[in-house]
Amino acid sequence: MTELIRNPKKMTKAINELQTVITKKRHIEESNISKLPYLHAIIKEIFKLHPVVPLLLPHKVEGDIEINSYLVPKNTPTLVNMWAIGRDYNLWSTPTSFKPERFLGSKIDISGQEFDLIPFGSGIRICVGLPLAYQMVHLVVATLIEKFNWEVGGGIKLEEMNMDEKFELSL
Ligand code: HEM
Repeated sequence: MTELIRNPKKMTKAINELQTVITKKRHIEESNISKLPYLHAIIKEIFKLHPVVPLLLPHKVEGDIEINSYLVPKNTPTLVNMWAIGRDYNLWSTPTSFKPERFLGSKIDISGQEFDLIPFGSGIRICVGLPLAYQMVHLVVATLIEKFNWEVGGGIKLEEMNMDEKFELSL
């Protein structure tokens, strides 16, 4: 929500899209979600910039492997830094800017097939809650966008909002 509040034009674009499926009397339903490409793009951009599980979950290497000429011995604990991947200049243009538009018409999704964006992990241990979580995040964010008027209080200017992050796990 903070990224959208800081980017009023993108917030308006999201509201306009939502108003094609939500009215004052009708709330968003699961069946509406597939008709909201800009909302999908917003959620992907959020998972890219602010992943919920920045280092995914720890894994252990099953056998000796070589990656980029480094030997990673069997049983080495490993972490995947999704936070850094989402901000990598080799993968994304202006990676730290909030730009949902980069995902419009893009094939990149969060199903674990595209290693540029793996907020739910990948492979055999991919998040089993992915389908539920993905639907819920869209429903909740859509409702928050559409049912409230968002603004920054306390006379704080949008460009002066503190977007510093703190490493912790919230459940
Ligand atoms: C936005 C919400 C969520 C995010 C971002 C998320 C992310 C993740 C990540 C990154 C992993 C580790 C994948 C890996 O090891 O590579 C994981 C594993 C897991 N998640 Fe989620 N998760 C979410 C919601 C949920 C929900 C709603 C459930 C259950 C209903 C769930 C259940 C699990 C379980 C059981 C695992 C362990 C899977 C395994 O090790 O085989 N998650 N999740």
